Amino acid sequence: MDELGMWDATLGLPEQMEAALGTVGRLCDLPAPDQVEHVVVLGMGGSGIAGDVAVATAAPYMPIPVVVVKGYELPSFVGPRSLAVALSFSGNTEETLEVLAGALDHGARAVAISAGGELARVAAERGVCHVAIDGSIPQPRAALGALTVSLLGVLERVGFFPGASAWIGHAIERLRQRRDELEKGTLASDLASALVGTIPIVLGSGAVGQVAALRWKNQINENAKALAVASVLPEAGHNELTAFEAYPELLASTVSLVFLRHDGEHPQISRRVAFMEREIAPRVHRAVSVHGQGVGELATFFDLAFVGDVMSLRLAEALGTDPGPIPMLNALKQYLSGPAA
Ligand SMILES: O=P(O)(O)OC[C@H]1O[C@@H](O)[C@@H](O)[C@@H](O)[C@@H]1O
Repeated sequence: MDELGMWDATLGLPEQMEAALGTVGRLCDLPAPDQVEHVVVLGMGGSGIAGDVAVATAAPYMPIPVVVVKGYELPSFVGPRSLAVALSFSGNTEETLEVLAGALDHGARAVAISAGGELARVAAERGVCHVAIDGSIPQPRAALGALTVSLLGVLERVGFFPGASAWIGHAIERLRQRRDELEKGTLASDLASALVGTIPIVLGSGAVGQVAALRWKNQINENAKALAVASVLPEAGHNELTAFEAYPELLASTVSLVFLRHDGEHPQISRRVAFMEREIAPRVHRAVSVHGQGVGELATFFDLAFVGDVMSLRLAEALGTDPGPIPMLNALKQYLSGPAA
């Protein structure tokens, strides 16, 4: 399959989600809801964040908890009454493969979501349901729409998140509107111009803002190869708020703040933002705010994330970096596959 470029893949998010929604209905055997006590999502980086999206947007409406595992450690409660969903775009991420093997050894039911790789092979070998992701997407982080839709589709199919397809439909609709705005206006490049040369601290409002802030951070890291920090309100009002006393010159020259806000924001979070805008925004180089909209948490998350995705491509342009390749991350994988020191 031909590889899409990062710009095309990023801007094609609504169509990517629509296509994934079309395929997720054709799934193999899934457990009955009364066989499952919790969902454990296994994944790293641009794939694992789909688990965080599910926690912020689906879990609040689900009758059982969703836990995301990003690493090698399998929680001890994982057993025959767990549904493990392993997400890896490449299918070759060692942490994901290792915890999935552990979950299966402990008797968990499982679903594997990938564009192929070792995960697809293991799924076939161990009789695990496999959901295929479009392998023409150029990078795992550009596949967030397909990965999230597949995960939410699994939750809907098992019966834990009825209505997922409708929420996904609202997200697609909102993303199309946002794409028009982004293509006609200058929001993404204005934001990139405000942030270039700084270390952005991205503060999200509540659970939806938290995962959007994480996505912004990761996209700035991987697309622009630049440092960023993700944080969340209200929690930051109990610690970080007080951290703007030291290094005043450094703050004024190199730190920026991004507030990721939305219609569903708790009124006390709005007041916290107002306080922070008054007290700490004047101490940093620049402070900007993005307002997410959409019907429901999923649409709101994707709206905020989409602005960050396109902004991070603009930031890569401003920094003269190719947004696709991630040589340092590949070098780490190569180092890890070599002999242990
Ligand atoms: O998403 P998978 O393919 O499991 O890879 C896990 C992660 O690996 C990293 O090195 C990057 O490539 C991320 O973008 C990616 O998400």
